Amino acid sequence: QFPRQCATVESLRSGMCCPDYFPVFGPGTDRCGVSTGRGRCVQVTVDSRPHGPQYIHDGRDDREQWPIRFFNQTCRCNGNFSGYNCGSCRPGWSGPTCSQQINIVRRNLLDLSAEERRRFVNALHQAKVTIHPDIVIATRRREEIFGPDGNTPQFENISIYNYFVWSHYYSVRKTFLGAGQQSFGGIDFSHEGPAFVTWHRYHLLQLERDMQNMLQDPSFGLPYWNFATGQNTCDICSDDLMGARSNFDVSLISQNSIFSQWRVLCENIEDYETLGTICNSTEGGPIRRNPAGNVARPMVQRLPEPEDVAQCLEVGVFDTPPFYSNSTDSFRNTVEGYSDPSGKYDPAVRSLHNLAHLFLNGTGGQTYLSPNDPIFVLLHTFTDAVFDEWLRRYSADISTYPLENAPIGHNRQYNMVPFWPPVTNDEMFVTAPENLGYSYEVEWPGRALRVTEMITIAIVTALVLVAIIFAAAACIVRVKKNKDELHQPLLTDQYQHYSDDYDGISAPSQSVV
Ligand SMILES: O=C1C=c2cc(C(=O)O)[nH]c2=CC1=O
Repeated sequence: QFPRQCATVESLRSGMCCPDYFPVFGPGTDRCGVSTGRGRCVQVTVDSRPHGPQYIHDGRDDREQWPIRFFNQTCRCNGNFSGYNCGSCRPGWSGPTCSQQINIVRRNLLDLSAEERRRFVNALHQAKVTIHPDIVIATRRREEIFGPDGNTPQFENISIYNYFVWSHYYSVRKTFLGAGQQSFGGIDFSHEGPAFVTWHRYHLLQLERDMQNMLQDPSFGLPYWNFATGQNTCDICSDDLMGARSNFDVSLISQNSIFSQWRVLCENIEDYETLGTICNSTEGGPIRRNPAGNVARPMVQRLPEPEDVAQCLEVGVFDTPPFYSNSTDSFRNTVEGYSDPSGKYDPAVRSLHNLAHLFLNGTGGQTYLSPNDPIFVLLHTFTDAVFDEWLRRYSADISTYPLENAPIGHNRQYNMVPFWPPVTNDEMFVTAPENLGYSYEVEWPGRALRVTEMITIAIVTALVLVAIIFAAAACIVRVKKNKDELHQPLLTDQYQHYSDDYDGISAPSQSVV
């Protein structure tokens, strides 16, 4: 959430988070790389447009008008420079002056070779155990951020992968209303609204970037899981990929997989909600996963069909009022999975992204925990691929992305919680290959025909066939007629009459051909 340099009493009291890039003349002399023209320290811009009616406790949550409760000054970087101190490049650019364009290819996990699979699994594990070099997390609400003695900022180090988990938890946590009061759950900065696709896109970009830096491999790309198989098995749950099922406990991962050793972050949700604390970097129990094993909900025992993706991509409007999980004819609500694949809202339905989560039936199916299961990464890259295809097909038409009255955090210009430096939803509403430096190697399923379309095609085909038959019959009649004429005897009636009259002296006046 915040750069380590800003997790200090001075920084928090001043509200300024503009770390140096290369401070040759001492601390504070190169804020945002100003001396080399990389950027400068500016006032944070926040979205102050009204939000929707779902959130009713304005003034009670640190995430309102993010990130103003913590900092009101940040770096604004020039050109292709980016990052908390303008020391890195915008997505899609690399090199010392950020002038080289790059394209990262995100591939189907099942298309990776044995060696590529091994490298990817190892890279995830390395991210799980490597402390994030730049970022620390707040473990208390703003009210208590200076600690019991008022002088000890409550921040912790966290690993690269656990930061990915924590960011998701922080974006969905309930609003604490005070000891003895129920925390308020009608708030979610990353789901059930238009920011669902933009928030998760940035979330993945950040992990991909952190892993590229960790691996020192700028070409590293996150693969995807095409979960739209229509099957009741998990095709990536093998020991060379995300881990097979344990032989000893149906809801655990096989010990042959490194993921059986992973421990889960943010498990103690009841403590956070009753005590008003925040998840910290302490890990708990193992990942639980029991694909297709939810016997109480047969609807989530099978993955989405390929046809569902094709249908979802036919929904041409990005989002519709009330821009929430009950929106109908909304591409966003369809890919998120609260509507049926054709776009019709149905409270009983779970499809696409939601269905894939619920299918996992364990850690990956609970919103505050789900990224702890590494399948989350792959499930969301595929969801992002669908979003990118939608952007391509409909020329990134942002006209139905609301500027105001979306659920809190989901307005078009809201800074996505809890990312730093501030980044708005609309910055992610762009086609990835041209603007964000990555693309998906994917083939989209064609849409099966609807009954009305099949009937229309049958009628047109029948009419065409009838027309062809008529034309052929007419042709045959004409040919036959011509043939009959050709086979007429050379001596016609006329000739015969003539010859009858012929006296053998005078020449015939006409020849008959
Ligand atoms: O992690 C998630 C788990 C989810 C479960 C549902 C649901 O529809 O019940 N939706 C989810 C989204 C998640 O991100």
